[in-house]
Amino acid sequence: MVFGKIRTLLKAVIDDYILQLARVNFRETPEYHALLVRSTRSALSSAIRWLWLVGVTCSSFILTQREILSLEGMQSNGGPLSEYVHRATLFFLVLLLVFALLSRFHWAKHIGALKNNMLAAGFAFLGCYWGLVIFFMSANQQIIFSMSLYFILIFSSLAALYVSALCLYSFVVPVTLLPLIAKLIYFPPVNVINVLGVFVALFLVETGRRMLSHWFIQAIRQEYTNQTYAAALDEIAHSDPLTRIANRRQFDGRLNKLITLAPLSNTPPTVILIDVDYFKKYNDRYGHLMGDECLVSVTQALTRAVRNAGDLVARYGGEEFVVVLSDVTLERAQDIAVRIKTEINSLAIPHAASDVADHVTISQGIAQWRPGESVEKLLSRADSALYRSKEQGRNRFSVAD
Ligand SMILES: Nc1nc2c(ncn2[C@@H]2O[C@H](COP(=O)(O)OP(=O)(O)OP(=O)(O)O)[C@@H](O)[C@H]2O)c(=O)[nH]1
Repeated sequence: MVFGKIRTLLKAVIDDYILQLARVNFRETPEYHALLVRSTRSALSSAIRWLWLVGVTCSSFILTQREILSLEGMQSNGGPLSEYVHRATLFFLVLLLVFALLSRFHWAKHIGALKNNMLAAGFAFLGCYWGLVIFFMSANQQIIFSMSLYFILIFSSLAALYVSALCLYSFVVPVTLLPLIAKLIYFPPVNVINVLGVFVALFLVETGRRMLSHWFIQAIRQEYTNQTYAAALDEIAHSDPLTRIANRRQFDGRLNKLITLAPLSNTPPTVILIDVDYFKKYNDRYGHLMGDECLVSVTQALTRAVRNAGDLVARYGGEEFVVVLSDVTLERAQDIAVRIKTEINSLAIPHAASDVADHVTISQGIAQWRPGESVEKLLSRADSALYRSKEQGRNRFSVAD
């Protein structure tokens, strides 16, 4: 009854106080889970480095305390058991140092990438080793050392492994139970204070793990939210709100990049400037909303006609579009211009006010970059070619001189 109430009270403290922030309205998507898994892996890799340091420090401490005691002329509570601990610790320390020297910590990354149950098995093995060391030390009456070592180990493992309850308890359980069981078998009875101390430690480990993993999850959620916002802002900054294709900014960026890389490529970048014929008349005749719909349909036709992943269709402004072709000859660019014209004509969007046809048509100007040419010059040549198409009767393309 009393225990039940205490349990309920403790649960309320943990759930409502420590975990209250977890109750935020958050939608867990597959991308969020992927980020969580990646972050957990990277946290475990860092944890392994930290546990390596704990292992080296504790082993050095065990070895030095014996030396200091003998230097001061005091006897450590020796005997064969102490000798076993000394040798095992020396062996363990050498192993840790060799590991680090051989691979300069790259092993931590590889170990961190192992499956969770493999990692847990490794930590269980480590837990058994330290459990035995603690048992041998306490059997040698080094009670203070063994208890200190026990607390250092479980709280270090908490700080390192809180991201994975499985890994944490694979270490904490053997490190806790092994000395108690061994003591019960070889030197009964077990001291009640020891058992109580272990319970206190385990209680703190579990509450600490919940609190830390809560903050870890919160940090990952925050990171995911930031990434989502950043991607949304990037989308807004680089795309046209009406047609959803690249805007002028993205086009400028892509063209500049292609021109910078042009000396490394066999074929320089080519631009096709596209203008919807008599679009002012279209708007006047059918209204601005229909004009918007027309632009969206033209965009879809353009993206159907331009198929290479490296190419870009962008809204240049108003009823003007631009296509950047990254790796094509001038002849191939003209084939693509024919394809664009065919796609637009096959839309057959009625345009009763046009002087060219009974449907919406486009005019195009093609220009291929020349070594040393600026972006402005390239676009001005494409614009002149487009102007020529307009002059020669529209619904056609011209190639810049
Ligand atoms: N509906 C709509 N109209 C737009 C948009 N952006 C620009 N326009 C219109 O497009 C028209 C462009 O007109 P002009 O530059 O005279 O060109 P044009 O009528 O196509 O004539 P030519 O290019 O010589 O064939 C203007 O009436 C603009 O208002 C838009 O986002 N939506």
